Amino acid sequence: MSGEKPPVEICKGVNGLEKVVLREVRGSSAEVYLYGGHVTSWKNDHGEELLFLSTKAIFKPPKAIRGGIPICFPQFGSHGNLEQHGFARNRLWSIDTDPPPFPTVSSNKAFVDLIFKPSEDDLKIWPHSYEFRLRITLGPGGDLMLTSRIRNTDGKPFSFTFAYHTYFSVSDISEVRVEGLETLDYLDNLKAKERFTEQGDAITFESEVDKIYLGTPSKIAILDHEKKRTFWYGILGRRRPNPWRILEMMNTSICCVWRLQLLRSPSL
Ligand SMILES: O=P(O)(O)OC[C@H]1O[C@@H](O)[C@H](O)[C@@H](O)[C@@H]1O
Repeated sequence: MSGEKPPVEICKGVNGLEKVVLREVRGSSAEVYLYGGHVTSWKNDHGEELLFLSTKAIFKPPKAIRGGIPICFPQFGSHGNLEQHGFARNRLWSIDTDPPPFPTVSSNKAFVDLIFKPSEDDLKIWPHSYEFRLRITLGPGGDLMLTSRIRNTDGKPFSFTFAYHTYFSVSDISEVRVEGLETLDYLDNLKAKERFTEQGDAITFESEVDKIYLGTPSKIAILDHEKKRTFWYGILGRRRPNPWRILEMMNTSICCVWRLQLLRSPSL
């Protein structure tokens, strides 16, 4: 249809930084900055923003963008010698014009392939050769899917930690419940990473919470009572990276796919 916006558009965002806008026919959209390979916006078909982005977010390299979905690589948190959450979130990624084929054929049009390769300076602080490919897809139902494919390029194995550090937009935090983490062990960042066990109830928030759950399930639900909205946050496929588990790479590539799905819950 003439006048219809394209499913993928490359344009300038804040401070002239390049961004890719993905649009689905029913009206949902997502925005991805090449700086950090960072998703900064994900809107449903009513145009409502689903991700939190700080009003203080500085879109200025070398600072990482605060909010959205930062990519933490090759280190999650402070679990290593690198800067907090690694350096991939404050490097300029490129559009990957020749991604290797995906095992599953998808008819989605609203996707973009990005690639990050270490520079000479990056190799000095983390001496491993690799390519990090990231596909970001906006599905027909407005769900957002991130697929990361990391491959060593010199045949030498290395270890890394990784996370999609997703910031969901919620109404009042006291109205939010997280299901799927009950009974798990966690490290409490507010108590010098001491290990505790959840006592079996859905997670609710009365004060600051900063925990790393161990052995997490492949799917959790974030229920926002006030907005009558549920996010399903989960991983597809066989591999289940856990932020805490060190993934070993041997002459091969590792792939993980996370899906963020929004469900309206009339029963709430
Ligand atoms: O401030 P940063 O580096 O973006 O990290 C954000 C948060 O990342 C989390 O993983 C940490 O547990 C928090 O302590 C931290 O505040």
